[in-house]
Amino acid sequence: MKLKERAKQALQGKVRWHALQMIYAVEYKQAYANVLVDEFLAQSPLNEADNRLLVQLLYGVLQRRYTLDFYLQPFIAGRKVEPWVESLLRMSIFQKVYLDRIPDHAIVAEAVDIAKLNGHRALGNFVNGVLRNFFRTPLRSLADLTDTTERLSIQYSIQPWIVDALLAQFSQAEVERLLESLLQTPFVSARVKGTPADREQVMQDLKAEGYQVSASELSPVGIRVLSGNIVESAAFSQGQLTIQDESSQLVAPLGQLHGNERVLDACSAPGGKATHIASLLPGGELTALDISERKLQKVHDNLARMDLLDHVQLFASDASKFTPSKDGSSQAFYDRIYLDAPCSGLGLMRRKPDIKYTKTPADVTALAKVQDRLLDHMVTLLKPGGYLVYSTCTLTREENEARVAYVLEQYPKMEKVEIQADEVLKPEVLTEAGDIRVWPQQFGTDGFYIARLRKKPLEVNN
Ligand SMILES: C[S@@+](CC[C@H](N)C(=O)[O-])C[C@H]1O[C@@H](n2cnc3c(N)ncnc32)[C@H](O)[C@@H]1O
Repeated sequence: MKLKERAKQALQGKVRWHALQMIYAVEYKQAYANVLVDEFLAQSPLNEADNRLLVQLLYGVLQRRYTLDFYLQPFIAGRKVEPWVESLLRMSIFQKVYLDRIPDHAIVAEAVDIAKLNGHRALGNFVNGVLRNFFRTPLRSLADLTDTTERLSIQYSIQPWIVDALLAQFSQAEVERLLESLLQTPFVSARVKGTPADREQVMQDLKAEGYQVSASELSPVGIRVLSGNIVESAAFSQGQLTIQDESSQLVAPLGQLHGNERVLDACSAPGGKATHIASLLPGGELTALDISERKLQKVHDNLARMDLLDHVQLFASDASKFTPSKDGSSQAFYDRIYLDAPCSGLGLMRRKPDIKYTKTPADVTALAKVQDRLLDHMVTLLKPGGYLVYSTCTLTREENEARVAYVLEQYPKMEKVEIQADEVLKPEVLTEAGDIRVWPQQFGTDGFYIARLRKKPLEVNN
């Protein structure tokens, strides 16, 4: 999108202009919505109400891309439309279809203004024509789509293969509940360093600072942020809390840490779980790896901010080849290993809507191979009697239960240690197999999978 200087000046205070630039960047330039929002809100020229509208427009349009295109298509068929103008039209009809209280004439006037200022007069006329035509025509009906997968794909804006992968695991009604929940505006969650009692104190301090927060139902140290940019709070800068999804906060305590173990966090960036694990290890040591040096810096920064660096070692390394010993040999070394594996991220589709349109079945197959190579190596690094906690933020069986089945089949010395009901606040997250599956529609969090395995103690093998 070419940003014209006069457009930049004239549109500086306009929420829709800022929203459009972000929508376009995510739709056509591989930008990440959550990153753009965080950067924008940190120095927003808009007031609080417009900031909220901006987030609503950004996520609403990105989350409903297929539906908006289905509605828009008859009005632009056969016309060559520039990508940024497509984003502008999607954003405009989103306001008409999904937001009340915005009058048609205001939607048209703002869109035409942007089209003229960032394009030219004729483009303004084109946008004006398309929108006026759209507004006086009844909305196209989704009921005409008779194929279930196709209808769900367009109604909930998600690739058909993901719909099918979910239909293979759930009833259609449950799949629709899940997909509907992905259309909500995501919220931010944070984890307090310390105990549930510390959480109470931090929540009181945040409320005194003007933040609206509530206690997580899922995590005893989790906080849900209802309004305000928590990163600017005193508690955040003092290292009393960190941003982390509530379901991801379940992982660290499942390693049954007593506080003095030698622990490996094999894929640790940006450090949500590493900071949690380190806070549970006052007398132990944590080795945190990530293949990306740049991302590992974030782990370092998060540990430093939370004053947790002293018993942590960081290495930029491919975890599937990492050797802790000086002679380079792989040996059983760790009491606990956390493998929060690289995955297709389908549990994050609410927060990162681009995942709904870009991930492919081939990605899942390729990632499952990577996960196996990482698991193979983790088995060699784990001490007899030690625990391996495997987790992902995705929803496919292939990257979750099937990987655990692979380990159990391949390595008879590994066994499953089922997660018990008294280890979680909400027993409905437990599966029959003793794993955790948090689905995005259950608590409005990210979707998550966690399984716990153990290398059998030596005496069992004798
Ligand atoms: C799901 S994220 C980890 C999130 C992290 N555990 C947290 O709680 O913040 C997966 C991470 O694995 C890293 N990664 C991918 N392949 C890897 C490999 N072979 N060895 C080590 N890290 C790897 C990625 O760079 C990414 O940061």
